[in-house]
Amino acid sequence: MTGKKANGSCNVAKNTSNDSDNENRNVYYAMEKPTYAYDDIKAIADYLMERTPVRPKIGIICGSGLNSLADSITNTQSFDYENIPNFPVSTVEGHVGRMIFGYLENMPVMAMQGRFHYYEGYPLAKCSMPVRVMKLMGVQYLMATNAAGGLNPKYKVGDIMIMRDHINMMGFAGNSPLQGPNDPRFGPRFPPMTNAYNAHLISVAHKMAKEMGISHEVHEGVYTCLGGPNYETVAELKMLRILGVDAVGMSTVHEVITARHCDMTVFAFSLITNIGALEYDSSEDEANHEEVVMVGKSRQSICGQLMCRVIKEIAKECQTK
Ligand SMILES: O=P(O)(O)O[C@@H]1C[C@H](O)[C@@H](CO)O1
Ligand SMILES: Nc1nc2[nH]cnc2c(=O)[nH]1
Repeated sequence: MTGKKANGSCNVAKNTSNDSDNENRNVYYAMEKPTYAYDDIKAIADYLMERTPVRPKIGIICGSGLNSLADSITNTQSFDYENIPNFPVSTVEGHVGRMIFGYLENMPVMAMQGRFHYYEGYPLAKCSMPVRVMKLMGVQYLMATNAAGGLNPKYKVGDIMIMRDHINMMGFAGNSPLQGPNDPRFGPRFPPMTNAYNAHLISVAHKMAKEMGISHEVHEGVYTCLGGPNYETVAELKMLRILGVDAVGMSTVHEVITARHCDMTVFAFSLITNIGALEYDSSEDEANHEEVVMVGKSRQSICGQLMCRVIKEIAKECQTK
């Protein structure tokens, strides 16, 4: 693999592929927004596998202010995104920009401390490309978290919403991480999304929340991702609420679509960092990123504990299989 270009853009990997790969590659690079071909992603996975003995089964993505979810990982190796060839870089405050390998509850894991967002200028396929790196490294479970604005009137700042489903608003506008030629080595052209979020892991999370005594602040709901970076108008939030959205953010949906496309089991939750103002004279403060990161930091211990307990259950279940 050749070295990194500015802004994480893709270099063409050494040509070891067959004719149909080359045809695909030509289409990829002819696209207005170039994305990553299979070999480019494989090269990133190989680069990491040559440098860590960990063969992760679980991939974790830490949301805004939630970097310390990865702090409990033991026997770690970490890689700054800027040192991974052809990897994008994190540009958002509250996203460290580091990939960590190690063990959580005896499970081999890899964790992203920082993700990529559409508003940073990355196409959706690039935002979710690390999920495919995870897949090629052996990851079977994607555990994603995010910071989100609460729309369900029952939600309070600091609550957790386990994602039951999502509404892919960006997909309604014709924007998908799976746009462009489909590579069947990752998954089918038309993947279903009926059971995007694993029902068993959702029930495990509720059970864990009960054991932790936090059930009253843990909900289950529907998330949507908008492009950002601006927060929503009152009219937009009212519309989202009518559509059945419980929490709104700027990430995760494209990661989940990419993960389900390649048949990963998905568990995700949102930390409610602010309440969406549904009236112009609302007493709620206007949304701002400082508050989002601050609430993330103040709740990261609870979020981390919930995540660890769900992973512990997965570890137990893997042992008995
Ligand atoms: O990466 P996540 O989805 O946790 O971050 C949310 C969405 C924006 O990046 C940011 C807005 O404050 O928080
Ligand atoms: N779109 C959006 N993203 C968020 N991330 C954290 N809070 C919010 C919010 O209110 N809206």
